[in-house]
Amino acid sequence: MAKIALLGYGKMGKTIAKLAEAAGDEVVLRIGADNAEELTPEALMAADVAIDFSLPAAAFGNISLCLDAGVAVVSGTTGWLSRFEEAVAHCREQGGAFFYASNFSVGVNLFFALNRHLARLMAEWPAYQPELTEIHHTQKLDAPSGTAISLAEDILAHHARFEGWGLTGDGLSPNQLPITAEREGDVKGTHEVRWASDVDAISIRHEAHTREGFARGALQAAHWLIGKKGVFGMSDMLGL
Ligand SMILES: NC(=O)C1=CN([C@@H]2O[C@H](COP(=O)(O)OP(=O)(O)OC[C@H]3O[C@@H](n4cnc5c(N)ncnc54)[C@H](OP(=O)(O)O)[C@@H]3O)[C@@H](O)[C@H]2O)C=CC1
Ligand SMILES: O=C(O)C1=N[C@H](C(=O)O)C[C@H](O)C1
Repeated sequence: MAKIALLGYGKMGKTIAKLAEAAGDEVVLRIGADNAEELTPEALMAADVAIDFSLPAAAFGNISLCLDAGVAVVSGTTGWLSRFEEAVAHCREQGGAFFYASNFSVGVNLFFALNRHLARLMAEWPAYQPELTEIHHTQKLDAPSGTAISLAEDILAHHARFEGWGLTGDGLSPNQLPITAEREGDVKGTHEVRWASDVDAISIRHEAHTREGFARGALQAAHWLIGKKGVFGMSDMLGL
């Protein structure tokens, strides 16, 4: 049983609260935009671990506050990673515990492993060109999704042909890996990696049907992080 602070009490925060309480954890703090001033070091110290699923503009500050208060913090918020290295340095300075994943679903982390394998294979077959597509609900603030960026960076690490990634429609150069971001309805999260030649194509695709997969992974990470020091991700927890 753990005492959990939820930083962000929207779609993900509420899904995590439901699973946590059903498993016997206690949610000791719930922070949203309307009570953000209640996020103080004293309030955080009542928790064994904090879980941040907030907004791109709020995540870095929330994570820093947890590290300053000496509270282990798990974050899944996307769209703020230009400050990720700063958060890592802050964690190390404070001797704290920080766990980040662009996607906490076990299925997506298996999909990441498949993507890396396919990218390694395709490094030997230049006739095939990759493209990524992600589809999410219309409330999503960031594009491309954090998951699509993780997929793209894994391809870049195994494929010398590209120098970076870019969003289609933004005037891509030939050495940028294209990512298409679509927004429709209440799509929970769909990601596809397609490698096309002029005669055929190979695609791998992951579809989330509910937010529970993300919430289960985040809750598992929160329990796993308690008592540890350092910076961690899903590969540390799952060994993938
Ligand atoms: N890594 C993963 O596996 C996943 C990551 N995500 C990411 O998690 C984030 C949240 O997603 P989701 O729950 O769907 O989004 P929501 O918009 O439903 O929830 C975000 C919540 O953050 C609250 N908030 C606003 N300001 C602050 C603040 N300063 N501190 C704390 N909370 C604040 C909002 O409050 P209010 O409603 O009052 O404005 C809202 O309740 C997104 O970045 C998304 O991309 C989502 C799913 C899975
Ligand atoms: O905003 C969402 O909903 C999601 N965001 C994450 C991302 O940006 O990759 C993970 C998941 O796809 C759902």
